[in-house]
Amino acid sequence: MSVEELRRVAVAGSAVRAAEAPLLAAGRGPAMMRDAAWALAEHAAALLRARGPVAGTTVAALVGPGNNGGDALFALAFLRRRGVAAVAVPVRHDDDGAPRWHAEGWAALRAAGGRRADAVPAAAALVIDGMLGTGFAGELTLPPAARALPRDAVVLACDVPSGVDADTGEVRGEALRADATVTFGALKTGLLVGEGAALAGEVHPVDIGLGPQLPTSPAARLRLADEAAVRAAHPAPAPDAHKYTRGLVAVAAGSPRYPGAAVLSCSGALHAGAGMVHHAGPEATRDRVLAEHPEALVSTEGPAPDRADAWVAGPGLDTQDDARRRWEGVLSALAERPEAALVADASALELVTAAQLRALREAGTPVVLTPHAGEWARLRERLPADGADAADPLAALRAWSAAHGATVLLKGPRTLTVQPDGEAWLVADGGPELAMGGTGDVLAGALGAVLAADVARRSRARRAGQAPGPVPTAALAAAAAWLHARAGAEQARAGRLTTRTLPAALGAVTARLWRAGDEDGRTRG
Ligand SMILES: NC(=O)C1=CN([C@@H]2O[C@H](COP(=O)(O)OP(=O)(O)OC[C@H]3O[C@@H](n4cnc5c(N)ncnc54)[C@H](O)[C@@H]3O)[C@@H](O)[C@H]2O)[C@@H](O)CC1
Ligand SMILES: [K+]
Repeated sequence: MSVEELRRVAVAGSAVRAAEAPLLAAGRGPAMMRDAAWALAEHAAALLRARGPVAGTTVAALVGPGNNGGDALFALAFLRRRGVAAVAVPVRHDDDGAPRWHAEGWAALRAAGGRRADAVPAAAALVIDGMLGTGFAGELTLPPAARALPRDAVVLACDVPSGVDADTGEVRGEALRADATVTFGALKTGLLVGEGAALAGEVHPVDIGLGPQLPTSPAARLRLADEAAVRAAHPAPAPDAHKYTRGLVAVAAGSPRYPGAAVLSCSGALHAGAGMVHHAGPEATRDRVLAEHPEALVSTEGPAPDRADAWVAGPGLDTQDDARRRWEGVLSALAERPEAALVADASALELVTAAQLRALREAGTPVVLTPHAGEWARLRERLPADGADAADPLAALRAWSAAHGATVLLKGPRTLTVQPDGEAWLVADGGPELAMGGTGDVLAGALGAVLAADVARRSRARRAGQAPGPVPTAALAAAAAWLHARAGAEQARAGRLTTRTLPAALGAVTARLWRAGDEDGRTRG
């Protein structure tokens, strides 16, 4: 893993341990600990500097029995040399009362003029949590010293907030909340998903030379969506593009009862850059879509099956009414053009069967299901899969996706996308501004646009006798979620709070993404 990748790829804590093992066996342990401790001390100093002069402040560390505590002790020794009063607070003791901690680390701190105490001094401006790191498993009960921290002290976690499972982000007992976490070797999945994400604060990965040892298989990594990845998945249209080469999105959404969903889904698709949108629905929704988007096509059944590059099905369908018939219509159209993609959202998540998913997989149709947490729970109950009830959110998604052959986009403040081979992406840019009715309809439309563009690009490449390189469905889905999240942030900044204006914000974000790509001289789709 390159240093560049260090910021964009996370692996399980246990994978970092496995990567360390050969280096430890080769005697590199003390050097790695020095590098880790140095980086920890540098981050601590930066946090202190943000509040005033570093020299003269007090820094304490809660020190556990293992190498995590060793890192903290060496970091305190480095800080001591910068004129900081450094205080180590052991949290584990032998029967005779002696601290159980990293002996060389304590020796280094003592030699530098640091001291030991039974509690964190009230004067501490910063507390390093060096209790437990990747060697932790099971449940933690916080020691008394960790319960009595000065109210204003900044908490900096060494590698992982103690009590968090670095593989999964789970907290089974107690854990210590951090303002920031400095993590060694690689970003750890447990800092980015589940409770761990909420407890880690800002996460800073530090290279300690594990790169070549870290796993490379997609199923062992969690990729973070960023602008470059999104542009690669959803590039600006080619200079000679026309409406069909940019992708036609067919939208089976909305009903007389929920007409707005049709409008929002079509808006999402158009503003995320679709070449054309065709709304398939009853008269009541067709009129609304046309009133908002004169450029859209509308009909009862949708485009000729060989025309659609992606179908968006489900938002605002009325399950009391003809939802099933419309869903089955979408599946029939896809059967005629299996390379087109499918986004199954909202009602479609209640309708889809295991047999339908199997048929779509066998036909090679890329499928993205878009549950929020509640829909995800119901989906797993209705369509079970071995391992899909795991408390580890990523493991559960991987198990379900592999079993059913569909990509899942799990919506939330942090959105995860996982495809059947285990490749997984995280979109961490979402905020509470998207927690509103209708935003999911816009996302479904945006997904349709991103998938349709990819399908159209591949068809065109094949027609030109080229072999189109694979863009994984999870990466495409993450790109749409990233654009949507950015649009939400843009809305909030502009002081707009209704879903109605979200599509326009999405358009602005997409246009900016493409323009910036042009300025960088990147290739077009
Ligand atoms: N080995 C090395 O050379 C390096 C290690 N690194 C640091 O070392 C850490 C891993 O060190 P260790 O393997 O020593 O493990 P830790 O320091 O994370 O913890 C090990 C200790 O935790 C105890 N423990 C496990 N589960 C517990 C529970 N539920 N409740 C209470 N105690 C529990 C174990 O009995 C063991 O004594 C990393 O997180 C990182 O901070 C870094 O310095 C990089 C280099
Ligand atoms: K820790």
